[in-house]
Amino acid sequence: MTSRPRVDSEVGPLRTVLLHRPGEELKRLTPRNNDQLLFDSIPWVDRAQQEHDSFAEVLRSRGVEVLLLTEVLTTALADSRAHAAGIRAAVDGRRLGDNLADSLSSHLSGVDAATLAHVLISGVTFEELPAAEGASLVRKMHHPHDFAVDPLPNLLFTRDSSVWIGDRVAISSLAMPARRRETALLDLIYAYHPRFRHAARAYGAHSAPVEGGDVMLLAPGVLAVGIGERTSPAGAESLARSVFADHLVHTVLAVPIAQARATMHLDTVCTMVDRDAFVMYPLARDSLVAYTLRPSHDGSLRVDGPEPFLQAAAEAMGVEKLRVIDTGLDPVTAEREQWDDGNNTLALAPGVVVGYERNVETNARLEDAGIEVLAIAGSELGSGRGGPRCMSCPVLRDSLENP
Ligand SMILES: NC(=O)NCCC[C@H](N)C(=O)O
Repeated sequence: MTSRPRVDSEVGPLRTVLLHRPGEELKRLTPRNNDQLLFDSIPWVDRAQQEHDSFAEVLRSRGVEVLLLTEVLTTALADSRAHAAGIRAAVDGRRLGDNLADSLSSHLSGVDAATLAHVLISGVTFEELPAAEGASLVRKMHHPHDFAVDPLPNLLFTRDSSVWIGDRVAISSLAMPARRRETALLDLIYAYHPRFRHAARAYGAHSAPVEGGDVMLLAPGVLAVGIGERTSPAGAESLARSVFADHLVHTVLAVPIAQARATMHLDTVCTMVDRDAFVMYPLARDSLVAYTLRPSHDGSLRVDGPEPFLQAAAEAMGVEKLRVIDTGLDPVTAEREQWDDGNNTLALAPGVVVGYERNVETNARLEDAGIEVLAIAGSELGSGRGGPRCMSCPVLRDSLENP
């Protein structure tokens, strides 16, 4: 029997994870659209798939069950209600006009679950639309390569679109237009896949922006939420209210981060590598602060701080002192490796992480500090600016409290 999903820390032994093997959607990226679609260059897709297969294999070799998003989405879409909802979420009458929207919807309602999953992920260009009766101004005026349904190349970063907090799943409220439709797919998976059908929800996709890369379960009961380019103060506050109301955590640390592409999420500047240790961008070490949010007895929020992040985190976690492993000695190496996701590790257990092999200095420093680094290739995967933590959504971790 499979265990119910549950995650209450960053480093508890990882049992089940949701990944997305990149596919045709990456082939939609061109020099004209890559900025808008949030990629920094055009990935070599076959190599990206090989790198991703190796990543998944490393996880499996350590006993982690890997769920692949396309497969779980296809299973969910076998339910006719999910099938219909998936079409509704993808076909936008404001973009296509009523006639084209109707003909695309009716075409998609006749395709099988696997084909629909492919369409929902890879998108549809105007030239790929099924032939329809009569003239369409919309079809005539769009370039054949324009998207009638946008592709979702950032689905690769499953960390951001949903996050498990305790036994509840929060579907993120994604900030960037290029990613918003991802949540519709996650919503279908968690509502209709037999494995998740009974999962209770935390937060909600229609609330203020919160992205999973900003959400870190530092320890059971302690959540850190980065606030920057993607997660807004209102998002952090409403996530805090939601998790307090559900008694999922006792403390939320709201952590401001620079509003820049290089630091789009909290997990771009630090991730946990052990129960009491972070790998951290050196500039963040002394500058990160945190506001501490706790529930008051009257149901309102108490907000204290700001104080240094490491101090606030140690106190909330009940740890005397947190260990910090810098990413690189000199500022230039540190900056280069931060950009290449050196700080973005995925913990498989306390003291065991997956990291990109290219971050040589960072990985050496982690090893020196006694952390086992399972190095993976990511030259192509990294073109979307995300590392192993970004590319993984833990669904089940063993509790740290009862090893
Ligand atoms: N947690 C993360 O830092 N995720 C990386 C997301 C990269 C993606 N291209 C984005 O810009 O949203």
